[in-house]
Amino acid sequence: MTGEGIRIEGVGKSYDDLRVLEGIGVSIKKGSVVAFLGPNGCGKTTLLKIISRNLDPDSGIVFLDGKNIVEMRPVDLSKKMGSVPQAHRSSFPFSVLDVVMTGRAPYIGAFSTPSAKDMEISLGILKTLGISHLAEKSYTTISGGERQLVMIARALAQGPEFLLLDEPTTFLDLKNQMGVLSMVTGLAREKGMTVIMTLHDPNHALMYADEVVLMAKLDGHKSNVIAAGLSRDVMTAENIRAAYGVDVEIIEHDNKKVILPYVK
Ligand SMILES: Nc1ncnc2c1ncn2[C@@H]1O[C@H](COP(=O)(O)OP(=O)(O)OP(=O)(O)O)[C@@H](O)[C@H]1O
Repeated sequence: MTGEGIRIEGVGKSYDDLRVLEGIGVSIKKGSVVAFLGPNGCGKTTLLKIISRNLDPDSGIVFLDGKNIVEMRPVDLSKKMGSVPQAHRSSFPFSVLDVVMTGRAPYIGAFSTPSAKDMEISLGILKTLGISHLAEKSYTTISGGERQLVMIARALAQGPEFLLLDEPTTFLDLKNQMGVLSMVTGLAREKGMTVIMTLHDPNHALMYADEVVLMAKLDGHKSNVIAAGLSRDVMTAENIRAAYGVDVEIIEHDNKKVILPYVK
């Protein structure tokens, strides 16, 4: 199979008796920023875990640049794809710099130690994210928001072409939310990195994502995907009602759509 980017075909997944994903077919163009949006429990994280091969689907295939991810060597997959999980805790007292350096593992031989270049790359990323001052701190003692930034730094240290972020704005203050979202969109524009992130704020999706995959719980739907495509086109009041069962009002500001909760 050829084709650049990510192609998801016919993915389905159950946890025991609970059918979570059905009939997921989505294509993600290389270099685009894509948001997975939808209500709690609709399967966004499950889908992200399937794309990063942290979880195998019951059916369907994920292609990365035309290759079935199941057939890729784990080390090759981790050079191509960095993944940032939701809320991350660790009881190991590693320094922040050591945690970020683990992102270099795919490039370091099993019996080797990180090189000066690995160190330089890791320090550079800490600087980009504005957290150089945390380098020597223990990962266990930093705040939730700081941990989130460190896990993003770790994924970037992998030098990935594809970056998967599960709720990257959780725990972040307003400035860091905007900082992280503009940084990842900047990386997509400058380096052609493909970014997939799960989000809860529909305005973040409108502002920062090129495309949105709007999902709903299966309940009677044949597939979780309510609509997929350009953010502006997908984020309509009708689609939002179908996904979340709520009414919103959409206004235009500076030629951009803004979603307001509708209060009757
Ligand atoms: N390991 C698991 N075992 C059993 N059920 C699970 C497991 N992981 C997730 N689920 C269930 O699968 C459904 C989808 O979960 P998932 O975390 O993918 O949703 P989500 O859209 O990311 O939700 P949220 O927005 O709340 O993070 C939920 O009903 C959840 O309870």
